[in-house]
Amino acid sequence: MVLQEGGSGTDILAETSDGKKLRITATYLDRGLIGDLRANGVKFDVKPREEPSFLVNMLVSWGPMLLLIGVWVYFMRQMQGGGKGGAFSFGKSKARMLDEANNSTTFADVAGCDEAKEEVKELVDFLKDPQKFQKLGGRIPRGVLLVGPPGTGKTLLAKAIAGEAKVPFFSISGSDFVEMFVGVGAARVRDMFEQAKKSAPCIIFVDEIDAVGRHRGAGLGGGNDEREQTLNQMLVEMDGFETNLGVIVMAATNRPDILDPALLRPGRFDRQVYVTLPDVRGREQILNVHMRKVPVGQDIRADILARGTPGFSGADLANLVNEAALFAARRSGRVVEMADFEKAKDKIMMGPERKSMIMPEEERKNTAYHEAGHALVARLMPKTDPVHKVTVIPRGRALGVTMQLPETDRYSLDKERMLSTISVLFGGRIAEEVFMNQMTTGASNDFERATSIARDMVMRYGMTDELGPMVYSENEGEVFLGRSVTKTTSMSEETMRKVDSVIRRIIDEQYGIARRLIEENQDKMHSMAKALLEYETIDSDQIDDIMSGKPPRPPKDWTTPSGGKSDGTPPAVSADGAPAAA
Ligand SMILES: Nc1ncnc2c1ncn2[C@@H]1O[C@H](COP(=O)(O)OP(=O)(O)OP(=O)(O)O)[C@@H](O)[C@H]1O
Ligand SMILES: [Zn+2]
Repeated sequence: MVLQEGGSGTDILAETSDGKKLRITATYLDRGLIGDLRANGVKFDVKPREEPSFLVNMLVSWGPMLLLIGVWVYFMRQMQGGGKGGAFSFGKSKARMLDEANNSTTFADVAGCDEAKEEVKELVDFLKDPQKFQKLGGRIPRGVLLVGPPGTGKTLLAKAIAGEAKVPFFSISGSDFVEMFVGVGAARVRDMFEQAKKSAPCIIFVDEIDAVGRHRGAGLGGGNDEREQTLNQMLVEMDGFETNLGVIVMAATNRPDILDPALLRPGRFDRQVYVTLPDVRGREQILNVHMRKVPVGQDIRADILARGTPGFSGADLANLVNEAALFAARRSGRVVEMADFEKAKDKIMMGPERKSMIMPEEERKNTAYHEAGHALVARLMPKTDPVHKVTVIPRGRALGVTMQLPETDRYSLDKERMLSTISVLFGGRIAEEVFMNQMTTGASNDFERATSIARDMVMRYGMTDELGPMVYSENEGEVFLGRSVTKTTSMSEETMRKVDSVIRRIIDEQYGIARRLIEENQDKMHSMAKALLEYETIDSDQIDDIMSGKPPRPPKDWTTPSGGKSDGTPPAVSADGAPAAA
C-alpha cells in the first residue's frame, strides 16, 4: 500500500490481506493512525506527493489567459459563419436520435386520425425497403409536411412511422436552428443531414418548421440573415440527396400560410398531410388509447367523455386522463372514476379552482348575478349551446365561469348563432347593472369578445346588408404568402365610419335583447344567483329546475355544510347564508 502525503490530506488506497479494497482519507498522518494500521497488519509505505510538474505550473499561471483566447477564437469563428468541424463542435446539430430499438411507438398509439394514417402508410413500406419499393414503381416523396393545430399528434404520427418501419428517428425543433450567431443554424442543418444519411433509411422530423421556414424577407425587416441561411441550407440539402437513399424529411407546422413557397416546391415538402382535431369518435378512440395506461373503474364511458369534450386535441385528452388519475390518487382511490374525469375536465376547460381565494361577500354576490346573467340569456336565446355548468368558484383568472358545451362538433358558425353569442356575453354586465346597480371590470373580456364577433360579422364574413358580402380586412401585420393571400383593403374615411356604425348597431341591438330578457325574468335571476351562492356550482339539472320556476334540486355531489349527505331536498337558507333550523 502507498500513502501519499502532502497538501491537504492523505489518500490511503489499501488492499488488506483478505483482498478487500479500502479508501481512507486522513487529514494528516498521526501516530494513532499509523499505530492502528500496524496493529492490524496492514503493510504500507509513505511517499511524499509529487511536486507539480513544470507543465502544470505553466497551466495554472497561463490558464486564464489561454481560456480568454479560446473564447475569443470561438466567437470569431461563429461570427464568420464557420463553426463546422475541427476542435470546435459548435455546429453539431441538436437533433435527438431515437433508434429503432428504443422506439416502440406504432400506429396503434395514434388514434382518431385515420385519413392521415392512411396517407402516410406507404412511407412505412418505402422505409422498410427503399430499393424494392422503387422497383415496384412507387413514387417516394422527399418531404412530408404535417399540417394541423397544436397537440393533434403530428410528432406522434411521425414517430409511429419510424416505429412501424423500424428505422431511426431524428427529431429537432425549428427553433433549435435559430441561434444568435449567423451560420450556426446552417451548420446544424448540414450536420443533421450528414448524420441522417449515415443511418439511412431513416426519418428526419423538424417540429415547428415555421421558425426557420417563414417566407424569406417577411417579418420585421433586417436581422434575418441567420434564418435565411438556415432555410437555404435546408433547401440545398433536400435538393441534394438521392431519393433512393431512404431519408424522408418530415416537418410539422400549424401555420402553413407563412411558409416560404420555396419549401413547398416539388422535390421538397411536396406532400402535405392534414392532421385535424379529432371528432367525437376520434376522441373516444384517443381516450381509449390513454385509458389503457391507468386503472379505470367499471363505470367509465369513453363515449360520454368524448361527447363532453368538443374541441379537445389529442394532447388535451391525454392530459385529461392524466389529471383524472391525479384526482383519483389524491382521494386515495383504487381506480379512476367518472367523477375524477368530470373534475379533470372542469379543471382543463375552466382553469384550476382557487378555493383558497377569499372573496368579499359583496363581490361573490356580484359574480353570482353576473354568471346568472350569462346563463339565463344563453338559455333563452335561439341557437346557443346548452349551459353545462355555472360556478362562482374562482378558476384560473376568472371570478366565475359559465360554461356552454355544444351538443355536437361544429365546423362553422352562422349569423344567428353569432348574434346570440353577443347577447349571452352582454348578459353578465347587464345583470350587474340591474341587480347590483354597479359595473365592475369583470366584464371586460366579455366585451372584447362581443366586439370582435360583431367586427368579424361585418368585416370578414360580409353578414350585413349595409356593407354587403365583402371583406374589409385590416392589415394584420404579417406578410401572408404561399397559398392563402390576404389582400389588404384600405378603407376610405367614409367606409370606416360606416363599418363602425354597423358594428355599433349590432352591439346595441343584441345588448337590448339581452337586457329585456333579464328584466323580464327577474325571479329566475334571483333564484339562480341564490343557488350559486349556496351551492357554488350548478349544472344543467339545477338550471332546468330554475327555468321551470321550481326551487333547484341540490347538485349530485353536494354535501350540506354540516358534512352529511343531503337527503335530496334543498336546505332552507336564511338571509345570512347559514342553514336555518327547520
Ligand atoms: N391522435 C392521437 N392519439 C393518441 N394520443 C395523442 C394523439 N394526438 C396527441 N396525442 C397525445 O398528445 C401528446 C402530444 O402530441 P404531439 O406532440 O404528437 O402533438 P403535435 O401535433 O406534435 O403538437 P405540437 O404541434 O404542439 O408539437 C402525444 O404524446 C400523445 O400522448
Ligand atoms: Zn362574464
